[in-house]
Amino acid sequence: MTPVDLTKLPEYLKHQRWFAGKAWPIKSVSVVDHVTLDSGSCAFSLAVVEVVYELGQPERYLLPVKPSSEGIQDALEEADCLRNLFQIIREQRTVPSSSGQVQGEWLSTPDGLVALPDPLPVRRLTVEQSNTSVVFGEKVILKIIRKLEAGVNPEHEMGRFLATRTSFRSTPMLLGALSLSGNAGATLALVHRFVPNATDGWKYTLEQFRRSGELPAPFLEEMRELGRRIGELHHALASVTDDPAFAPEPLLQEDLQRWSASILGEMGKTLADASRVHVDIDNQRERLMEHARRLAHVTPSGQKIRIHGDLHLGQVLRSENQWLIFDFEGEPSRNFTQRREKYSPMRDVAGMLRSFDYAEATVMLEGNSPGPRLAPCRQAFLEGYREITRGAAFLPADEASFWTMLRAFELEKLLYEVRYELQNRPDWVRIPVQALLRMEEPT
Ligand SMILES: Nc1ncnc2c1ncn2[C@@H]1O[C@H](COP(=O)(O)OP(=O)(O)O)[C@@H](O)[C@H]1O
Ligand SMILES: O=P(O)(O)O[C@H]1O[C@H](CO)[C@@H](O[C@H]2O[C@H](CO)[C@@H](O)[C@H](O)[C@H]2O)[C@H](O)[C@H]1O
Repeated sequence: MTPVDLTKLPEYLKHQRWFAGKAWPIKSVSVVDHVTLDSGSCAFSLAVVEVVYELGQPERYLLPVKPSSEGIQDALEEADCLRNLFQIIREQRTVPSSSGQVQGEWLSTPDGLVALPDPLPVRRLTVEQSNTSVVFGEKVILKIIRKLEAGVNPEHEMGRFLATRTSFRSTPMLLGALSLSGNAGATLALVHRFVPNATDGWKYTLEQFRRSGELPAPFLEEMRELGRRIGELHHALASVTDDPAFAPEPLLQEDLQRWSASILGEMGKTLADASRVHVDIDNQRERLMEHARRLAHVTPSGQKIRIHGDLHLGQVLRSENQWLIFDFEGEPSRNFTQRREKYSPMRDVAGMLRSFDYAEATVMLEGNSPGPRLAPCRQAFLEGYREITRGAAFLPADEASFWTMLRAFELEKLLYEVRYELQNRPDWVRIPVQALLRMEEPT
């Protein structure tokens, strides 16, 4: 027996914020696995449903649902159901599902000893997000993943590695997780320490950029700090380990050639799309291609390591005068296997530098006065990063390679941004396009 009325599902899904397929006609929906969780004062089903579209790839979603006379009711709207789900994780319970099992995991780390009030207060997060997050007792945050991907979830794996194998603490620590094994295997939920009174780095930087043309010295020191934290993150991710998913690997010429070819490949279609809105971009094509080509000819030095993969100002939190780095799920447009690939950490550095340009462009679009903001911000961040990573085995050994790689990864990120903006925020496509037009001649 299925736990949910399948005939009502297509309509239900189309009204959910987290459902990515709103624009596509649905061919069929089926339940591929389900489990009933009936401990505590709320009984509900966790169902994994597969949505097959008329065109394109099928997708899987996690539906925590309660039987209701009115059709489908989201169990996450009830505090008792949320507490029930959290208890399964905290108590590391195993519950058989129709084709596998659901497993709660709680890490045995000092952070895992967190004391929680009883009864446990529950608060749903109201921010725009692709999943559903809930705060318990203002101490921990549970993220229930809505769109499920096959394979190892990078946020789960990275969080566990950082918490149990490294001393890196500038992140809300992973405390636990809920996983499903069997033919619908996936990470279903993650629990982290909740950071109270946090502002994300994007809002924090915009506020500062709006306030003044010239950035005050204390803010630039904070940007230097941010660079140091990212450098420390890379040191942690480059830790010597026998775990093949994390062990650093030497950077090879073939890696550089592959990355260069991939950027060149992306450039063709992306610039063609961009030139429909900005004709000038065509004149820049040769110069941009040269930046990508040069990457292939860098003399290989340094390492490939696991990286954050989608680093920007929205992925850092500012709380109690500290920077914390979070959201290790990687770039949403890539599948889990691609996101788990080892790369040069220069890719993360490039991501953050691009974010400063977005902040500058945003305040200029709002009509604020120009100021020397972007260059000092970039410089301060890079100073902090380079200070903490001086001589690190994971970075290129010479200055020329450092800059060639940085420019090539900035270019790669710019192309990603053009595609992202064309798809999601067409008004903003001018931000990466203007930056492409400004990109200097390769030296
Ligand atoms: N550990 C945390 N402490 C405080 N706030 C957090 C924490 N983790 C996430 N948030 C807030 O919740 C928002 C959504 O989190 P995120 O993990 O990015 O969800 P999603 O993957 O669904 O977008 C973030 O933008 C941030 O403001
Ligand atoms: O939703 P995620 O946080 O995983 O990231 C996606 O959305 C981001 C947009 O919010 C996007 O970032 C781009 O816009 C930012 C400003 O809103 C800017 O700071 C980033 O530099 C820029 O790339 C991110 O790329 C995307 O994966």
